[in-house]
Amino acid sequence: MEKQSRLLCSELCVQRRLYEVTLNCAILAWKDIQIAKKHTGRAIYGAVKAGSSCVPVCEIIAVQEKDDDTPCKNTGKWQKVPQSPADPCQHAFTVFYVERTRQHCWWCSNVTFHCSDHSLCLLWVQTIREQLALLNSERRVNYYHTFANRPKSLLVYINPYGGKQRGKQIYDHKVAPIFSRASISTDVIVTERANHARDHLKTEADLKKYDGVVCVGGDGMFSEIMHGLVSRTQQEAGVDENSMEETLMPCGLRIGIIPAGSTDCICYATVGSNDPVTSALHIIVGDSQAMDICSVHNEDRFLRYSVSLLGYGFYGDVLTDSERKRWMGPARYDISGVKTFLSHRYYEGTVSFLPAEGNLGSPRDKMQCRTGCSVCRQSSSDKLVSKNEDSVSDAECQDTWTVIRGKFLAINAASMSCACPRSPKGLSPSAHLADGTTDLILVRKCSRLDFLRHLLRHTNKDDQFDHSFVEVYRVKQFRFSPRYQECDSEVDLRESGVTGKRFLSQICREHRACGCMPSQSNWNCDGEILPHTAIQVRVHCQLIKLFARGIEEQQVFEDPYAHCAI
Ligand SMILES: CCCCCCCCCCCCC/C=C/[C@@H](O)[C@H](COP(=O)(O)O)NC(=O)CCCCCCCCCCCCCCC
Ligand SMILES: Nc1ncnc2c1ncn2[C@@H]1O[C@H](COP(=O)(O)OP(=O)(O)O)[C@@H](O)[C@H]1O
Ligand SMILES: [Ca+2]
Repeated sequence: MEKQSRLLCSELCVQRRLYEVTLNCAILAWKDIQIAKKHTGRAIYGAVKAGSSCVPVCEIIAVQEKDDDTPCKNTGKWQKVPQSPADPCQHAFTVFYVERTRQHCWWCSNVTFHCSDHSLCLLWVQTIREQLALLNSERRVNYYHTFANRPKSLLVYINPYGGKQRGKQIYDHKVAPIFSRASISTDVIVTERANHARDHLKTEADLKKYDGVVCVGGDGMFSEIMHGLVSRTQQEAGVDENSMEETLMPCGLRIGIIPAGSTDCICYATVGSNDPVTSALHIIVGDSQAMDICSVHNEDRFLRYSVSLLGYGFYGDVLTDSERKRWMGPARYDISGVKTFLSHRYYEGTVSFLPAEGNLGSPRDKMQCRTGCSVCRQSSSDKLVSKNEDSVSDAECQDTWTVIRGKFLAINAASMSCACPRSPKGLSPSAHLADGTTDLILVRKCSRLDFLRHLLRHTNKDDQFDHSFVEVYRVKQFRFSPRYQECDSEVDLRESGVTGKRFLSQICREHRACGCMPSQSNWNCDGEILPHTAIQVRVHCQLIKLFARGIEEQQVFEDPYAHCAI
């Protein structure tokens, strides 16, 4: 990093030891003067190597002047502040900043600087605050060579029933205190019913008041927020969601996810962890991560959007079975997973798709999507070019659809890796968050043992696509139609909300006479059951943005500022 000119440099005390503290527009650094005399080592952030530490300005959460009568940091006891003007610790300010802890997790750490001179203390507080304000106003490229725009006002929706029903507690105890430390104002809505947040966002919320929307809950809650925002944006732009050909309008507001659900795959795959504090800090520092969205249609009818998994067969059946076990919390997926695995159902149908072309890679390459991903950046500039030229891509003009018929245990479309605690590398480890494609994974009928081998590979380093019965394609659009067309009564049952047990028992009754298995599964669309099995899917590149930066490369969290010299 090029050397920046110093804004401030003072000798200040940290825990009664004298430090040389320096600030430039990119970095705040503090160096133990006595230790520094012995070592000539570089300043390294995080681990206090040779008594030196530093933090990039873009990862400072807040700076606060410390009141005189606060507890002493060393002992925790209340102390009378010495009145002697010679006391070098009489005045103090505290800097709160991001610290990386275990894998991809962030923590709000702090350091208190003491000095004898009140005006010097004020100068430091003011200068750091000015630098934080400049991060937004100048659209300054930050330490990571990306723009960060910190939100000042957020609309927060909490699902009190998601996951282990701890959403409200997690928000109140872990998130609200750091939002308030960072002077972010919030309007908080605790939802009272399913789709409360979606409907509020779609029709009522005064979105001009906010710099972002935060959802506290799982993937289902995120899906509600995303549907509310995307539909509202299309309504305001006069875009007809029922038409598959329409180019959808990107959303202006970013979405933050505080994980408090059962799978939390969208948070895990965009941040690298499902830790609420980490997510809150990504929101505060104003990170931005674009994300693709799939639109799902049945004929000329819009059904839903999907950002993570669209799964027919295995994951559809797991979800259908798990819905009636909601009371079990996150464990319902494991129980239903084992049950579905043992039932070993396969489904017949036709999958057609439009392959992604150009430099978009393949699901089997080892190019994982990480912070600042070059594949996603390229897609973003391609999108700009095609928008200016007002053209449809070549592949879409020429009808180059591939058609595959068969018997499948699972048909999965992963628009992102779908990494989650159950499978840290995810359903498609090389899928990209914002490349305008989805990875279509076809698992053909095979033995139980082979399917188990395939499933197990989601949890270890082996390649889950390296089986003769698994095919995987990177696609821009796909369609599915089941071999046995769904009859109207089945769809009516699903649409009237008769899902899960009643729906399955209806099918089972119909099939009992012939002794065969149900001919159709359901689509699992980000954890919601779709009312149709024949669907058409199109990926919309970078339609929304999250308060996230993608998963950081290994070396960033091991030694984030190895070159952090000032
Ligand atoms: C043998 C172990 C195999 C483990 C295989 C794990 C693969 C996990 C891939 C998960 C992809 C998740 C994609 C995200 C989906 C979510 O949108 C969605 C909604 O989330 P929410 O409730 O937080 O709102 N979640 C889901 O649909 C849940 C999918 C969970 C699937 C778990 C499957 C467990 C399978 C266990 C099989 C065990 C076989 C054992 C045989 C003796
Ligand atoms: N107040 C509420 N009461 C009941 N259901 C709700 C409420 N708020 C949201 N939901 C719904 O709960 C479902 C599950 O929410 P989610 O937060 O994803 O938890 P989980 O990860 O456990 O599935 C979502 O489909 C969402 O629409
Ligand atoms: Ca994608």
